[in-house]
Amino acid sequence: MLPEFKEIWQDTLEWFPSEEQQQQFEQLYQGILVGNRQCNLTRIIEPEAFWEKHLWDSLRGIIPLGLESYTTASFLDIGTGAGFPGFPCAIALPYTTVTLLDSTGKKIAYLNTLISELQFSRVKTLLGRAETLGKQSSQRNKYDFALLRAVASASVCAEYAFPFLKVGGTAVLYRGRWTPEEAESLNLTLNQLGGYLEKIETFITPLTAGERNCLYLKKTSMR
Ligand SMILES: C[S@@+](CC[C@H](N)C(=O)[O-])C[C@H]1O[C@@H](n2cnc3c(N)ncnc32)[C@H](O)[C@@H]1O
Repeated sequence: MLPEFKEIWQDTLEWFPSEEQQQQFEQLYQGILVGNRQCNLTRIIEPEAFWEKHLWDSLRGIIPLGLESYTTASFLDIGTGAGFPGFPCAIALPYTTVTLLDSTGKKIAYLNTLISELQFSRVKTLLGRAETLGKQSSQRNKYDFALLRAVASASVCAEYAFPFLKVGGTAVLYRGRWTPEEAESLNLTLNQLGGYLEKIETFITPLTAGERNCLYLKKTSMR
């Protein structure tokens, strides 16, 4: 699946997966195809769409974090669905720990199967609703980064993410179009939560030219 996209990976991500990582992406893809026959994991299963919307998009969102490949940071993917953006991040950053959180039991059950098949001991799962799990003391102030794609409005995503983050941690919100109205509501929420919008990265997806906006929210205090 990957070789024909080599130039795009290099031009747009300034990164290219090793042989081992390419194999892991391929195993992830095959595993998701199998999982889709058992439960409704994702509608994005055509190879090109999978590559662009699941792999490329997941990775494009973490590039502005400026992480070194050997980072040991902890990631929480809230509302992970079929494992995105968390799974590709775990493959690209091989020393991180990544927790995939979702409220749907069937999805988490299949992700557990996939994790053991791919022997990804650094990837864990959490079953439950973000707003409930975020109140548990074992989960609070724990993660360096939270990733949220296609889960809820930006303000609600911030409310979900902040309890889990360490002070100084960052929530990455993967969004499509971004409007001034959303920005206003998000800023009000961030004032209450103890954080701020550090930056917005706008980019165009390489195959279908879709607009993406990734928001980087910094947690500055424990509330
Ligand atoms: C549209 S899917 C997006 C999946 C994935 N992030 C992606 O972009 O492909 C939304 C997922 O979020 C989960 N979800 C929605 N609200 C949630 C909540 N409050 N807590 C945990 N998971 C939630 C749903 O079960 C679903 O799997």
